[in-house]
Amino acid sequence: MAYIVTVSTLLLIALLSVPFLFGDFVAYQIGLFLIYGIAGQGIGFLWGRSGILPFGQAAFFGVAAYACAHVLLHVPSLPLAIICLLGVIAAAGLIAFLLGSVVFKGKTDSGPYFSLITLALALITEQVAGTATGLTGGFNGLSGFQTIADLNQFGSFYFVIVAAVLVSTVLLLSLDRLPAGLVARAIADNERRLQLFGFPTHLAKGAVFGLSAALAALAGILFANHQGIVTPTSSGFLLSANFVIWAAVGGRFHVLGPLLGAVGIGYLSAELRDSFAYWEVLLALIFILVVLKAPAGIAGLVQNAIQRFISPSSKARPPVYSVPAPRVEQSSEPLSFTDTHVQIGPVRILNGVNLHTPKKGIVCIIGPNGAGKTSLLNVTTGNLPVQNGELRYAGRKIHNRAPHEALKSGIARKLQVPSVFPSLSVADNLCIAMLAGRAGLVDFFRPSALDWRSAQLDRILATPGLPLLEGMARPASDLPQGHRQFLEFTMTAVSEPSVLLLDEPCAGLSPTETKLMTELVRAFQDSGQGLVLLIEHDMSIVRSLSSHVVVMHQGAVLAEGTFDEIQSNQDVRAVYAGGTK
Ligand SMILES: Nc1ncnc2c1ncn2[C@@H]1O[C@H](COP(=O)(O)OP(=O)(O)OP(=O)(O)O)[C@@H](O)[C@H]1O
Repeated sequence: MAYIVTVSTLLLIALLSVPFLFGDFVAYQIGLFLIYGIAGQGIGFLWGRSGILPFGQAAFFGVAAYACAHVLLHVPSLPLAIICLLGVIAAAGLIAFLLGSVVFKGKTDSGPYFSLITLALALITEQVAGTATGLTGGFNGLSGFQTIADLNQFGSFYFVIVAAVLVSTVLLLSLDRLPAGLVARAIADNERRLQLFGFPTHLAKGAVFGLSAALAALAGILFANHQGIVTPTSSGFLLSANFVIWAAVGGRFHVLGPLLGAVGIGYLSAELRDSFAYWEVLLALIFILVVLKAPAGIAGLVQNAIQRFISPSSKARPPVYSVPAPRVEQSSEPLSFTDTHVQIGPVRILNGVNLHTPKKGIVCIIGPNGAGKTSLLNVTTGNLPVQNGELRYAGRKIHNRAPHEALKSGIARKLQVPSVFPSLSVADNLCIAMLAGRAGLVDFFRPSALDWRSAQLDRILATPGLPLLEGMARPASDLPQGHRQFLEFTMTAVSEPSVLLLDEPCAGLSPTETKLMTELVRAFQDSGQGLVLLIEHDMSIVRSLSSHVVVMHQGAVLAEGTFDEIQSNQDVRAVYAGGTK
């Protein structure tokens, strides 16, 4: 909170002093770049937090500017005009949210498609703006309207712009410090992991896109007032590309970065345009230099320099134990695969799996490489589509659902290669896990949800030898492979599922760490929670943990039974030879 107040106060003082120090004309010029900066802040948030690069933000900017021109031309009542303009901002946010949710649905790798779709959006909008003369004034633009409340474009309107900059800055700085901001950052880090924690990431990405479009619309409305004319270029590709460049050069990872970029580059361009013929080349060179040498932009450089002198305060806040119970189905039913077939192109992955697991206990799935073990878990969590047959759990068909629905039905999963959020701290990784299955919509906007702790999380963290507590502030990318295994196990277990899927949790662990992991798995099962399905190649681990063993071969179940039964099974002996650590 103190950080937000300090940054906003400094920003406010700096912006308010401009007209007094440099006069009204400079304030008018800076005002335009601040307007662009607001649109850039939206792009910075979308691109810098969630890793989604939009190339058509000017479409929202331009359409909102035209809409504002019409409101100012046709709605004489000030309160009604303000309501209409707020409606324009809300509509832009809603349309972008819906568009984003549809584009991102079912895809975790849709970034490039999204960039191209938004690019097309800007091209179409510019084309329509140029041709729909009745509505837009065509290439001559739409003009002849007064600034809202008849404010002076060269005077008092500057303070409206400053107020808008302050609102967007405080909004984004606050979001950065809320669970919603944490989830936005986690999307860029590891969207698949987030889905397995029950987050419908297409909606989260749609929401961030909606926010950035709403900011672009706010900027467009200010632009129409500031310029007194709206032309097709205000909704086109060139302006969209400039927004991206300003966000990149200023720094997309900090809320103030795009403002710095827009004001700095915008002002530089205005100064150089008439005196230096190659000013565009110079700007392009600055852009290339920043992309190559300072990907976090000017704000990133400033932030690093400041952190050299003032280290960020890491005052630990007290944990909040009054957390909601996980909204995951508690059931003690078996998982039932009936003649389940999975095929991708010509590759038959699962070839008629028939498996009815016990209701409780630790079931180890073994089999040679490529037998279909991981694919069985992929089907269970909706990461692979089933063509024939079915998978039922708790009386319901659960195959072919979206991965984010698995946790709700009580199924949590640890992936084969330890999958955490590398750029987030260990503490933030655990925070995401505590939100998983527990947080309702409102909780994402409550700072206290960042401090949620459950008794089970405390119990796991207190396990002697668990190497997580001492490095809570470190980014998870700094953790060695073994520590990541423990982190991902802890994150998966704290959502308190009734089915825990563990894909080779002991891979890459030392013998001591392997012992610790098997203790954790056993403790999880002993704490009364249903079924653990564990893939393992090491027979000593299988012997020590399993109450039931399933052997897979060529995409089907070859045999199942107790460890001793499996060990003496001739079919198993023929295809499978296990090793020990
Ligand atoms: N999405 C996919 N597209 C094409 N082939 C796939 C896909 N997923 C799995 N396969 C293939 O299906 C077979 C089974 O893979 P799977 O990962 O389930 O095996 P596994 O038993 O877990 O092996 P390992 O022990 O090596 O992890 C392999 O031949 C694999 O290449």
